[in-house]
Amino acid sequence: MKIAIASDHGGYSLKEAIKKYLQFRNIEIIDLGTDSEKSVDYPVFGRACAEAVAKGEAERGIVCCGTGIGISIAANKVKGIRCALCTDVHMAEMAKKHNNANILALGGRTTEEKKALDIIAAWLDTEFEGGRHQRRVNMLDEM
Ligand SMILES: O=C(CO)[C@H](O)[C@H](O)COP(=O)(O)O
Repeated sequence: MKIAIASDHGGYSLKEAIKKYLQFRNIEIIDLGTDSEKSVDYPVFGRACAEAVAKGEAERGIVCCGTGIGISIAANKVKGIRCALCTDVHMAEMAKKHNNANILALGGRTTEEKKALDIIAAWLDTEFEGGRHQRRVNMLDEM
């Protein structure tokens, strides 16, 4: 699996920790920036990650900003993207089971690192249930 990852300055430190975790799991990474804690604009990075996933350059994406809110809004503006901002493991499981979220958003200033990695593990290791949820996902993708 290949995962595209991007953040603004508020999510930079968490992004770097996530990269180490994904490497530990032998997951290929496309790092779309940012590359420091210097202030940048999250829409640029949310869009870059979303476009990489929408074009099939990566199967999934992870985006981080201070809260995860702004960068998830940006990612969800790209057609075909279902980006879920998750703050706990249960939300991450449901984001995959019911919504087949192809991008996960996390808050670098709101979710501590260990919890964020547990959330990522749940999202990676949970299967989409399909069935009625596929019908609803299809409706989302047509919007
Ligand atoms: O969380 C965010 C967007 O949802 C941003 O990371 C946050 O707004 C950046 O704030 P600042 O420019 O004050 O560092």
